[in-house]
Amino acid sequence: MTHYDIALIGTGSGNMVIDSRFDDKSIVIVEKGQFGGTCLNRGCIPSKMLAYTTEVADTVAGSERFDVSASDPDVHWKALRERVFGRLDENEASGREGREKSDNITVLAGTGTFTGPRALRVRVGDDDIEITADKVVVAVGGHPVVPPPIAKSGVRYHTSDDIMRLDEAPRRLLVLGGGYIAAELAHVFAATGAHITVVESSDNLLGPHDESVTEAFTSIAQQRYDVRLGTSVTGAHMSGDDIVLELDDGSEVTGDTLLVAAGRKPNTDDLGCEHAGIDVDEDSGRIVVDDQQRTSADGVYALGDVSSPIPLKHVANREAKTVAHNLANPSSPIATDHDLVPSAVFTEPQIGSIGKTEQQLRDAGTRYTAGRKDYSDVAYGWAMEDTTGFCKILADPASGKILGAHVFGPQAASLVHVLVVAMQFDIDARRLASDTYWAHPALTEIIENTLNELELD
Ligand SMILES: Cc1cc2nc3c(=O)[nH]c(=O)nc-3n(C[C@H](O)[C@H](O)[C@H](O)COP(=O)(O)OP(=O)(O)OC[C@H]3O[C@@H](n4cnc5c(N)ncnc54)[C@H](O)[C@@H]3O)c2cc1C
Ligand SMILES: NC(=O)c1ccc[n+]([C@@H]2O[C@H](COP(=O)([O-])OP(=O)(O)OC[C@H]3O[C@@H](n4cnc5c(N)ncnc54)[C@H](O)[C@@H]3O)[C@@H](O)[C@H]2O)c1
Repeated sequence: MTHYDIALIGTGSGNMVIDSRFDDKSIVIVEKGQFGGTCLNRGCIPSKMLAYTTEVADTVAGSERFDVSASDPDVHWKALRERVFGRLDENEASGREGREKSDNITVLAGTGTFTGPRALRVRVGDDDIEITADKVVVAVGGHPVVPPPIAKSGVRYHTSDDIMRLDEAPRRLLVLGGGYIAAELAHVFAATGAHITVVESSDNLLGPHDESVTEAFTSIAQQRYDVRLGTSVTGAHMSGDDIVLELDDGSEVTGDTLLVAAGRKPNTDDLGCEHAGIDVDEDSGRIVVDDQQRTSADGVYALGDVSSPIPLKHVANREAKTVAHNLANPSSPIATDHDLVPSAVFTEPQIGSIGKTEQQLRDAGTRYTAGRKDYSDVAYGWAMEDTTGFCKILADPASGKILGAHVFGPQAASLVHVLVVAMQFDIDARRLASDTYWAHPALTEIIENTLNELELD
């Protein structure tokens, strides 16, 4: 049994906790998989590197609109995959090596399971290593959910964990689920030439977004893909080398590759939280934390997808900062603020959102005014020949306080940050519109014009 000052379980966002403030502490880092976790190895970063390449291909394919002749783009999947993962695998290795070389850090490449309060067993190869620590940081993330009809069927399937590393790009891709991962990876594989079929159990794609966004996105996806909405999978079987999904309306869809993108679950099932006094919410499977990231067990913190209601990387990073501060400064702890978290979907078009949706305001009976302008209403939108993009802003008519904003179109993930900053620093719609110099004719004019559409008292 070895005792440490700090034990960190999981090296995604958890790895950010350990910095020079802890150089005088003995630290053990436990990681069962790739160093750097989901975002670096199989999540945000590879998917966005692939999505950007897709954008390049889409731009070339659409060049005729701009009176530019270009030949049909061909995305070279293997070269693309090597470029993306060549860079990321190097990053993973150097991240691990950097920690292994630290004098005060021990890295255990194995699976950690709680055996008691702040006590863990780590399975490294065939060995069990018992450790204890004064403080424990649990940052073990989550994993893809595989619905029982697929799990039980025995058909070949992929998740976001492995589909981006395939040797060959699919020709006919079945996507189960119509959320973030489905939207982004369908877009990537459509650019490599795959025929896409999406099966989503609800009536819209990207369900929790503002209704204007889900409607617009669903309608565009229906023009590009075979989209089956309001449909559940009841079973699946192989037909030769093809995968067949059986749907509850009696129909079937067939493809050579199946991507299961039906949501993610926190990694708490086999963590042994019950031995350590760490409360887990029964419904969500998340470790319960307070706003200082403390669990119910003394000296144990949790962060990121294993405990957060908002499973996004920038949220996990913020929570990691809270944990680091609170470990280093126990007498002046800080709290994580989850009030204004932006989100972005990197599809074509992009989506950037912050704050309330119109349906949330309506359901809550909140008085609001909604402004909307299309990209085609502003000069830069003309330059882009954009026909589908828009910006929608929701505000309190009395105070002008911005309540929500939803941008759908080129650069939406970046554009929305003007509104993120305004909301964070409580700059109301009137001041934002009139006191700001808006560079002409930058795309940001879409935001200025949308603010001017609001009907304020
Ligand atoms: C395809 C995809 C695309 C995404 N794109 C975006 C995006 O564009 N923007 C965004 O904000 N978010 C995105 N996300 C979400 C984002 O990746 C996660 O919110 C974030 O990575 C969570 O970080 P984490 O540190 O909580 O967990 P992780 O990064 O998953 O780290 C957990 C680590 O713990 C290790 N581990 C698990 N159990 C144990 C154990 N018992 N013992 C030892 N080690 C263990 C795992 O191997 C892993 O390395 C995406 C997710 C996916 C899947
Ligand atoms: N750009 C980003 O920020 C980004 C990108 C990818 C992933 N992520 C994160 O990863 C999380 C997981 O992504 P995801 O796409 O797996 O989940 P999701 O929650 O975004 O979407 C899952 C979808 O699958 C549908 N579904 C569930 N079970 C189904 C079934 N049996 N049949 C048909 N449809 C079914 C749900 O209705 C939902 O629309 C996201 O919630 C997000 O937090 C973020």
